[in-house]
Amino acid sequence: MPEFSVGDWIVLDSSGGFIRLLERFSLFSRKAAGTKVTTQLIASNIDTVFIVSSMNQDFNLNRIERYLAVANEAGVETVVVLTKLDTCKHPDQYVVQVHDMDPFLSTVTVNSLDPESVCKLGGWCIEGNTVAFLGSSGVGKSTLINTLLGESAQQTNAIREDDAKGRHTTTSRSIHILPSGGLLLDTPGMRELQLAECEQGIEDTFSEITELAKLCRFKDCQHENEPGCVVRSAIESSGLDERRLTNYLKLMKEQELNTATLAEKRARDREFGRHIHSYKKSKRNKKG
Ligand SMILES: Nc1nc2c(ncn2[C@@H]2O[C@H](COP(=O)(O)OP(=O)(O)OP(=O)(O)O)[C@@H](O)[C@H]2O)c(=O)[nH]1
Ligand SMILES: [Zn+2]
Repeated sequence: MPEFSVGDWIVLDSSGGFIRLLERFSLFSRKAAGTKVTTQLIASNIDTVFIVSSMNQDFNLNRIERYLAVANEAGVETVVVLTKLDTCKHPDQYVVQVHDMDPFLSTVTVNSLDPESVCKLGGWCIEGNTVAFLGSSGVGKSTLINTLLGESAQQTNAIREDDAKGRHTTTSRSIHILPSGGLLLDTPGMRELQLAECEQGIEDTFSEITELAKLCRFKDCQHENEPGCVVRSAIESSGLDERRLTNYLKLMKEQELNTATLAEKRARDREFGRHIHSYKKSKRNKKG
């Protein structure tokens, strides 16, 4: 039996027996540390990730870029959802910042409490599309999910309460079916994603830096004080945002460190395994 993840599609026979797991087209995973370092599956088959951020003092471009890197690594579509529109005096000021960061990124402003406002996300919440949420605590992910679910959220509860046998759990806690037929995926693991083995995702998120870096004189240019650094000169001459470069370098370093730590852990575990193996073997030999 394969290892399953939230979001997996499986084929069952007519009596509910497992036949096979359908190939995943996107996957969020985490390298789990423990006695055995393995990959922990978090969510699969997500089409779109809503990167949720509120338009107040919590708004942070660096954090949005971090979530973008994770989502891009998983190969999913991204939408920046800016919440708390009702309490924000100058929403444009936030939209412009996201737009300046990446003009191709879809950005939507909403009041998560208002169904009419949340309708703006309807284009992604359609049958055949699975949407997941990334964003720090308090930005309004749960509120957004409840508003998107609307009546059907209450209906689900009512059915459960009425059912003495408690068998009507058609939706799991992590997956919600929208009236439109779209799926919302909200698993706690998504909220604690760390940056490891995420180099490609970071490169995709900062593609303008990655492109410029190819032109630096040294292949391993760190874009600090090296001569012939095209990235540095772009900050001075063509308006590349220094914040972008700083965050790019920071996220790269973080993912390298985490990846290295994982590799070390794996090596240590392998070493430990070998010790145990040879210990057992020597014990067997003594007995024999
Ligand atoms: N005025 C206003 N309040 C909002 C909006 N979105 C969320 N809130 C409020 O912000 C608070 C936090 O919202 P949650 O939906 O619990 O946030 P969350 O992102 O799910 O937080 P975690 O569960 O900790 O990850 C709640 O009191 C919401 O009612 C919005 O668009 N406008
Ligand atoms: Zn350089």
